[in-house]
Amino acid sequence: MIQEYCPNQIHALIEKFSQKLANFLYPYVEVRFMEYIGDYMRTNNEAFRSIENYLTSKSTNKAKKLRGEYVKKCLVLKMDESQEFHDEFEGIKVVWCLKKNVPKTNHSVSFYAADDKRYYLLTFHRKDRDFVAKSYLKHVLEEGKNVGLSKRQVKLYTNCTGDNGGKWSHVIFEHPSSFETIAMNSKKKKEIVDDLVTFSKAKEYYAKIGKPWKRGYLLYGPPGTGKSSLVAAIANFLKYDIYDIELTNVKTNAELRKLLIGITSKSVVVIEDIDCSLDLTGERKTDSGNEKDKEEKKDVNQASGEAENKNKMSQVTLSGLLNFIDGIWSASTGERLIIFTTNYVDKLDQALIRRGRMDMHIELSYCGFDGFKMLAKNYLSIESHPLFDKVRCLLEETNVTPADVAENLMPKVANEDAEASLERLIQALRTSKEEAKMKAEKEAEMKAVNSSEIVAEDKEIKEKIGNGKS
Ligand SMILES: Nc1ncnc2c1ncn2[C@@H]1O[C@H](COP(=O)(O)OP(=O)(O)OP(=O)(O)O)[C@@H](O)[C@H]1O
Ligand SMILES: [Mg+2]
Repeated sequence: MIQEYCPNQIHALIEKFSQKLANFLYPYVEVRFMEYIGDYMRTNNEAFRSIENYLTSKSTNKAKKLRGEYVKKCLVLKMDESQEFHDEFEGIKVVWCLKKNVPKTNHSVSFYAADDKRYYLLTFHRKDRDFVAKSYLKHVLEEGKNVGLSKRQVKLYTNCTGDNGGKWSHVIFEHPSSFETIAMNSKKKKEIVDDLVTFSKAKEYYAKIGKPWKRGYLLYGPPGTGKSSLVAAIANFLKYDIYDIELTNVKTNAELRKLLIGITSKSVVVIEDIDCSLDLTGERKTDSGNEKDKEEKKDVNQASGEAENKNKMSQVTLSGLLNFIDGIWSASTGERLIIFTTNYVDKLDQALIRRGRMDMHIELSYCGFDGFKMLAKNYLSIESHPLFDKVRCLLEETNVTPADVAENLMPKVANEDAEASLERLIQALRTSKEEAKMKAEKEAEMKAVNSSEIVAEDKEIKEKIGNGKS
């Protein structure tokens, strides 16, 4: 009505006056921190999590309505909905409240849980606006982040299938692997730990050199050498969440990008057995028509026939994956490790694993004496034993995986002593050595037969040529 009947100047005056009146009657400013950001590609709002941590640490003694949750097997009391919490910082008073947007229609079915529209509402006097924006919120976010780090529970995410493709589901990650339990060359282990520590503290450095804050690791080696265990140890060490992508369940490059947007910072993105996941070299090989390579690829994939069937449903291409690793979208989340594991490093496209994309190539190999000592310490609680020398000699003469060594060291009956386990291991190493010797002899024999056949054929051809001449 005002707009219709009043001239513009009067309209502006009325608006100014009503604003002043509202400010006079309600001199407070309200700020909302939503739990998720965005409608289509919804992502976790890290500010919400930090505020939640901050308030949880502060409000349990004061708030009257609390909510109990298990975190790391401990009961944690959190502020419940509609419960107000009055905070004071350097003489400034503010009020926090956890609220929820109730959907207008009851029948709308959402994929997200019922509390997907939650938000924290911060209310403070407008005279404190500058102080709250510049100092108080900085203090809350920093403290909340620190609390979060100290009680952080590592989560294991995997990509959903079917209609929920492009979304993640998760469980609490409770793998006990750590750098203390991983058997590998101690020098190599130290190198990895140093690299991880340097990476996790290098935010400013990455910003300075203009690179997204991420790092790629390629873990390769025979089955049972500890690739998956190392991934778990890395996640536990850094307290980063694991995002384990099953590429064969991702239908398109767009779906892969959607998954990428859903990954939070402080995460380890893992693609296990990358060589079996998809025919990622397909595009290039079709161009060159390299049939031999295709055959070899087939051999590798035979081990996972099921995966091959799924591949047909997946249209993720090598370029889609390369974009996932370091395209423009990949910079949208914070610190992140990307880890590929494979048994067949030679089969991978060089573009996928070149330095800069996979910065560190880590070979996990057969068990050496160093690795054995670590396993003996973990499995048998011993650091030396008269039988160690025998084990050392045998390990130098034969190739066995840490998984095989670990299996032999595991007690088979209750109260079995260390000596019995070591004897069993020695026996297994001898058998493996014998088998390797027999295999080598057989191969040599086959080679000799083949070469004698070739010599006989050569001789026959020469004789024929000689007869022809005469
Ligand atoms: N280096 C290692 N240190 C300690 N334990 C190991 C190591 N390697 C293997 N193991 C033991 O063997 C089991 C299998 O190891 P893991 O799954 O990590 O091997 P992998 O290299 O991922 O094998 P694959 O290539 O078949 O996936 C683990 O549960 C662990 O107990
Ligand atoms: Mg594995």
